[in-house]
Amino acid sequence: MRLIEAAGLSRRFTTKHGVVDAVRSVDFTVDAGEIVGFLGPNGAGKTTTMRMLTTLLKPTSGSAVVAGCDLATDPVGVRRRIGYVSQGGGANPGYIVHEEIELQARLYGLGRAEVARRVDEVIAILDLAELRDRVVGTLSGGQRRRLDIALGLVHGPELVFLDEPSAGLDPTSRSHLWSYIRRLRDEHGTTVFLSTHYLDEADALCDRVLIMDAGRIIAEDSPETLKQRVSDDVVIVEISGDVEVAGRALREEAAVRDLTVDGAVLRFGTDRGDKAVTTTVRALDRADIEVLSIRVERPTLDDVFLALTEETPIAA
Ligand SMILES: Nc1ncnc2c1ncn2[C@@H]1O[C@H](COP(=O)(O)OP(=O)(O)OP(=O)(O)O)[C@@H](O)[C@H]1O
Repeated sequence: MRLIEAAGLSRRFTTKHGVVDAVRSVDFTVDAGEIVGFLGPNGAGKTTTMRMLTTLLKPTSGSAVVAGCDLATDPVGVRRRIGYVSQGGGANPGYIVHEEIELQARLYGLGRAEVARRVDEVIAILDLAELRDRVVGTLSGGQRRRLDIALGLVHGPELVFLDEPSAGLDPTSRSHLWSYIRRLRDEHGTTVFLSTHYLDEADALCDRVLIMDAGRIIAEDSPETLKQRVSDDVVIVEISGDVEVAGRALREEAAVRDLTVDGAVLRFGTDRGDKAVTTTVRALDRADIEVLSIRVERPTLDDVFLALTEETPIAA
């Protein structure tokens, strides 16, 4: 089932300095149960797209169906079915944690019993039980982010938009947050659409990423496929023995590309570095060459991002 279906979605801003085409005819879909990451340099149009999909901003043209409701004709239906956690979050620093969540639930028009049930549920999902009676303003950054997400989930949305969920968090809090987001999807079936500047976050968390640049989606695939598309795995092997002999033995292997030699270190590209380790060791063994060390360098999502976006001027 499709939870987002955007077609030709565009947004133009007209300012006194001129016209900015922030989002230019974007088409994409998100299926139920996916965690999809939205990446792109500053000013690419991610926030503008998210704001349109969450009904906070009207598209200039194009259309989208979000959680089964048409953005243009049923924005109230969209709002009821989605959660949106903005970058700053919306929690009131002077409130007690559980009161803030209850208030949010009441704002969605839930009845008394439903409010109590949902508050307990989101407190459990985001591990907030120990913080239940704390004043919001005293929470740490990571705890506060968990509360922000709880507020976005209290009405039980099937789709949640998270705008840079782990911005400003330390590595431990980020990795904890990732496990909460995974749990949301794995145990509660919530579909997650998140924007992030952390490529390791997209890699660790997302089934699929959309890369946006200058208002357009320039790539869309699983992190794994994008990495394979942008560059080979690189195998680096250090040997003891004759490098000429070693080089010849490796060149005979079909999967070895662009072999270079530097002292006793040979380096080559290949599709599947993990498989190449065994074939390399075997080939060198047959040639009576001792392998001192072997490692594989895999392209990262940073390599993908830079390769795809560096040629476009950043409109920050
Ligand atoms: N209200 C507005 N009025 C005029 N221009 C705007 C407005 N909102 C956004 N823009 C412009 O639209 C472009 C896209 O901005 P947007 O905030 O969507 O990018 P982004 O990808 O979310 O960037 P970041 O990663 O920095 O948050 C930018 O050039 C920005 O200056």
